[in-house]
Amino acid sequence: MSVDTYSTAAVAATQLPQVTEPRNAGMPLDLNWVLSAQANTSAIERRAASLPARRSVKKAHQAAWLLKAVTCIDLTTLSGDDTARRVGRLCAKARQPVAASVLDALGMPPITTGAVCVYHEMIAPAVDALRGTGIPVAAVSTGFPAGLSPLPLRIAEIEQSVAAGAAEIDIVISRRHVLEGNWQALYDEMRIFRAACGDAHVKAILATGELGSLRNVARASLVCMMAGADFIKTSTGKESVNATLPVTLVMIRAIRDFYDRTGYRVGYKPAGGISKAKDAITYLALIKEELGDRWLQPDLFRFGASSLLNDIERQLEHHVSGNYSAAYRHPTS
Ligand SMILES: O=C[C@H](O)COP(=O)(O)O
Repeated sequence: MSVDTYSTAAVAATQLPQVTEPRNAGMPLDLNWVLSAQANTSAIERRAASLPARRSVKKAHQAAWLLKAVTCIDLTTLSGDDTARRVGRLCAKARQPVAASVLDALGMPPITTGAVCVYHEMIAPAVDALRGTGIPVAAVSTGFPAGLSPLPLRIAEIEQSVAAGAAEIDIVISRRHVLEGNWQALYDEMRIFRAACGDAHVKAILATGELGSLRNVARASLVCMMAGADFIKTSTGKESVNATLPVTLVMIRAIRDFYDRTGYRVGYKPAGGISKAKDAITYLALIKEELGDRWLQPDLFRFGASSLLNDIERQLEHHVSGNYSAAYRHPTS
């Protein structure tokens, strides 16, 4: 892979004119397709292990890739002690994630993050703080993170979050349906959640760290897409293992497979534990190689992350000034 593929100009080429992607309408459950999905764990792990080592985005181009990453962040706070004030500060950060002086030095126009992601009770302050910006509010839902509350409550939670102004709903699937191979139940549940979302886009959180195998990840990805998921997302951030490169390979290859067979582009959101700028670049490179530039737009790719922005800001400041600032100078909220 030549370095030019990862040049600043290559990043600029990903700023395609924004076309409205037809929403994934889903399809009937195709069990033959689901059961034929396999995952060669050792090959996947080899490919994933080779990525960070051989990926060399040269210094001059790093800043452009990092700014691209910022535009794809679902800036997240999912803490029991969240308050309207904290969410207000987070939203201020989403509106201006990178200091104007840094953008000026890089010759870049203002940017925003892809979305702000919160619990239901924090939707109202987030919607208020983001009014007029075009930045969507995403809400985690359906008994996040375990997803074990009664189904009618999970459906009502989605409906209330949509009514409160969430434009994106991050639902958690029932892991037991995957672990028991009950693909029909997973499909039916996902269809119900998709319907409850109405016009809001639905991200299906697979909680891959709890699915037992990469093959299960591949199958669950397909089932959720067949049921109409707009995005598939790795993790809640609360599992003991969250986003990883092997899981990412499996999920984005399922996305590619689904696109090849149906023509629907489904988005991808790795989430949980992604906190370093260099890891963000590795993810973007993997998406570029496996899915192509179209998936490097915020309507098809997001990082679910609470602290990634801090490290990206530090790296950008270093790029511009030659000095690293203290992490405390870049509070997210
Ligand atoms: O969906 C987003 C995750 O909960 C964020 O996880 P993180 O706090 O490890 O970045």
